[in-house]
Amino acid sequence: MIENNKPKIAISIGDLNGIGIEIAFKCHEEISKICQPIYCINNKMLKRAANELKIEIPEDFEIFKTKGEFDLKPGTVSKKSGKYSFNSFMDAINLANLKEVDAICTLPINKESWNKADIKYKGHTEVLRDYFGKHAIMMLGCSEMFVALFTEHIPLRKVAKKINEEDLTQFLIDFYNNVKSENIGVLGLNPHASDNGVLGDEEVQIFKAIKKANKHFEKNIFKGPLVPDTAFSPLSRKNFKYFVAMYHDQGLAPLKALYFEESINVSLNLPIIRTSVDHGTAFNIAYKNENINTQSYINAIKEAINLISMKK
Ligand SMILES: NC(=O)c1ccc[n+]([C@@H]2O[C@H](COP(=O)([O-])OP(=O)(O)OC[C@H]3O[C@@H](n4cnc5c(N)ncnc54)[C@H](O)[C@@H]3O)[C@@H](O)[C@H]2O)c1
Ligand SMILES: N[C@H](C(=O)O)[C@H](O)COP(=O)(O)O
Repeated sequence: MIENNKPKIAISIGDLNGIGIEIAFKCHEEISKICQPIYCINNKMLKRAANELKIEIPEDFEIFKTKGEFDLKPGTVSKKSGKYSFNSFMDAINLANLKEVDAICTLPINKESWNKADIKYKGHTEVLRDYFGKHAIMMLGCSEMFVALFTEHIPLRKVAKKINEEDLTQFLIDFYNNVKSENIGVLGLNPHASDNGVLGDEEVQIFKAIKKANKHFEKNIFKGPLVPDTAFSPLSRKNFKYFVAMYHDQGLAPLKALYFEESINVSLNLPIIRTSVDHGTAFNIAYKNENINTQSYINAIKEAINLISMKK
């Protein structure tokens, strides 16, 4: 028998009322050339999704049977679908933790559906942080630029309170240790990075954290606080490939405006490898035979394989 040496990747199936399963079917043949995907979904749910999509299940579609069953309601927020997507993700994490797979790649979940299912987490990164007891870092991007988020899924009104020298210093140290870029732009929080205290004072904390982190490495790695409105200008992007944003939309709005199709999400600072698509469940186009972009998923799989090879 020929030994299959391709890396094994557990795919959490995401919210089955969304576009994830269609992406999984569409890309199966392509990704199977470079890895051995193991989809966390059981036969019954797989058949229901395939029937709804009028797609044949590929013969070599290997599954890990995530328990549960419910009626699909394409494009709908649902407690049952939220719970199933969470269970699929937990199965994928457990497979990685047991070293049954080399990495995991996640299809999108719906946060409202998780909330309906009483899941206390807002997203995958938070679950991973809790599961492994590590300061997981959420970074999204593509070969042109990457953005790491210092705060993630919290209301905007709470962001300013979260910015403090100690936590940001640790974040910067962890970030460097993972990406090893010698040049990282750190954004301010306020308009014009506060214009030296005229428009707020969080930049004092950011400045101190940058100084401390640079001192820690005895190198001038972190630059800033950068003025947020020009941090992503073409000229600034020539200077920096890696950015640290203070909050979700500060970093992800420019990234997705520029590179939504090709970008991916990578969880850093964890004992396992996890990559993801950068988009959500797109309920508005699910199961409608629309032109769904699969590049983010393909890139997420490729980056997982790249990270696996770097780990070896
Ligand atoms: N990786 C994840 O798990 C992840 C990532 C982002 C958002 N979400 C969640 O997904 C849900 C929906 O989020 P949203 O509506 O803000 O963003 P979304 O990314 O689902 O959709 C935004 C827009 O982009 C389009 N779109 C998204 N992916 C596409 C693709 N592959 N091809 C073509 N068009 C695509 C959608 O049709 C929609 O018009 C929310 O609950 C959100 O929190 C999950
Ligand atoms: N913040 C991410 C985005 O906007 O694409 C997304 O919500 C996914 O986050 P998790 O990987 O933590 O689920």
